[in-house]
Amino acid sequence: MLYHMSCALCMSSKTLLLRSQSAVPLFSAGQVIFRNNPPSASAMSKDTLHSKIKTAEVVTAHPEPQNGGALDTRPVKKRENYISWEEYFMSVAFLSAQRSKDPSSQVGACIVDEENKIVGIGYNGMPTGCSDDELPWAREGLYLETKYPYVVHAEQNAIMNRNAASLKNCIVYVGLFPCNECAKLCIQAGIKEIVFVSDKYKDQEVFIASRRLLDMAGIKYRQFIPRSRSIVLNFDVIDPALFAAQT
Ligand SMILES: Nc1ccn([C@H]2C[C@H](O)[C@@H](COP(=O)(O)O)O2)c(=O)n1
Repeated sequence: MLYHMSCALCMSSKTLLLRSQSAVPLFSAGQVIFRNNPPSASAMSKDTLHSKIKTAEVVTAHPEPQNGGALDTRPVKKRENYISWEEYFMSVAFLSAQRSKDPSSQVGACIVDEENKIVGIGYNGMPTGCSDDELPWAREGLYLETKYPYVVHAEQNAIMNRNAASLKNCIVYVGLFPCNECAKLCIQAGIKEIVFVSDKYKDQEVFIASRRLLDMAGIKYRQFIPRSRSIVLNFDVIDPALFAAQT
């Protein structure tokens, strides 16, 4: 069984499906599948990001011998459908976001240094030692009864969780465009670029302020355009026999 969540990760006991929009479940034993599903007309009009994604499909499985089992003397080539660095880092951010308790927006961030090494990961959540059962998760109402004054943003957690002495010239991969407070921290940390998936709050003042600060500080920001809507993590791929009894 697969759980489908918009802009989230679908998970069954064997499969994690990272996707930016619900789509047809895509997994089978022994296969790793990256796949794009053409957006429906209504989805396209609603979502400019998805309309930019090319319709493409990359499906590579362990190939069955095509020669009746005779010894295959062709040179073994390297695997070709591996994910790109950017897909990898953004997927780590999205996977991290799945730890978030925020009922409306689960945001993850992944900070990467100049050698493509991950130096910090975080997601939005309440501060350590502050109960996320007692603090509010509401979006609306009296300010002090909403989550906003309490929640630590994904970027803030990723910066605090860093395992490097400096974040100078690092890139942040994040699900949502940073707010002004996160922009300030990124600037002070020496981060050089922000790669985001959604800018859904771009007209709100804190995000306008954020762009103003980032522009002044010369920090680049750009939207991540995935080549596929979903990335499947199939726990079967490492050893199909592991789950054979369950299927
Ligand atoms: N760049 C961002 C933007 C927002 N967040 C967090 C803050 C909240 O927990 C949530 C947004 O909630 P919403 O207003 O959509 O209900 O996302 C973040 O971590 N990083």
